[in-house]
Amino acid sequence: MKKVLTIAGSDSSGGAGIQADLKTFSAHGVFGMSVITAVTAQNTQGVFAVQDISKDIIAKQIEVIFEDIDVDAVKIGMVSQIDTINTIAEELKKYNAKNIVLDPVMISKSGFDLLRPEAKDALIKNLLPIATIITPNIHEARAITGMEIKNINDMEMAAKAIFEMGPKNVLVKGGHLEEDATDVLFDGYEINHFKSHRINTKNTHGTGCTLSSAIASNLALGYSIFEAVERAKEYITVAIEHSLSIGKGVGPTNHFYTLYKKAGVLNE
Ligand SMILES: Nc1ncnc2c1ncn2[C@@H]1O[C@H](COP(=O)(O)OP(=O)(O)OP(=O)(O)O)[C@@H](O)[C@H]1O
Ligand SMILES: Cc1ncc(CO)c(N)n1
Repeated sequence: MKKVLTIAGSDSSGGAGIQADLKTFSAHGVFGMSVITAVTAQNTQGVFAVQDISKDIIAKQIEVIFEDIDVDAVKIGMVSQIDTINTIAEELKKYNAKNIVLDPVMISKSGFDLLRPEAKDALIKNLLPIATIITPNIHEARAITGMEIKNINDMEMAAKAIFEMGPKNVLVKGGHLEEDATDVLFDGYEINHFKSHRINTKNTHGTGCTLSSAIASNLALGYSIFEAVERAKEYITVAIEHSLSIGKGVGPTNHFYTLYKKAGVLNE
């Protein structure tokens, strides 16, 4: 069985972060492992508090996993602070980790700083260059490049500018634009678009976490970058189409639809 590691924050409400990642891994038939970087007190209405985990225990979690288990892909989500970022970069380099999917989580949908603003430069300097693919949304792409992003053409320009910072592939996600939900991939040679219709729902908690974990799962399974993104886009679209009205706010994506539909035991 392929083995995929998520290095990310915990979302107590189960819709984003580590919890979304592990659900996505299971739905892809890969074995999920986790290194927790921060614990958030969060629900569908927002993030209310964060406690960062110390860099020493983050380093130790990574070490014991890589010393024991062959890791086929790594997804990096919420990394919170400078020490955490530098530790993760050092450890992943030490173990020559492959198929690294970096979701540069910065601000939650409710406006909470999940990445300390002063840590942005460390993320750009130390994590971008080791990423097989980075998956910024429009706001993150703007924060990384300083460019205004209002349309697909701007997304393409931003993808090319981020590519120059070192990742092997860049996927700028269009979930926050108003037209169709189109994501733009640049692999250093060509641009590809992955388009779906915009689904009219408020329940989009954890969409970014789900997409990046699906990409990591597909890379672990041996798909090319193009195929991994294509399949992940199909997965997230179904997961949003059947998203769940749980809680009073922004409900989570649905991982069970694809999983149980495949097994023929769908129970909605
Ligand atoms: N309403 C929607 N309809 C269809 N697809 C969507 C919609 N919203 C987001 N997506 C898709 O979901 C994926 C995640 O994109 P998005 O831009 O929402 O990420 P994100 O902002 O990083 O998510 P998060 O808020 O979880 O961090 C992309 O493939 C995007 O195109
Ligand atoms: C822990 C965590 N990671 C990422 C996100 C972004 O969706 C979130 N809301 N919470």
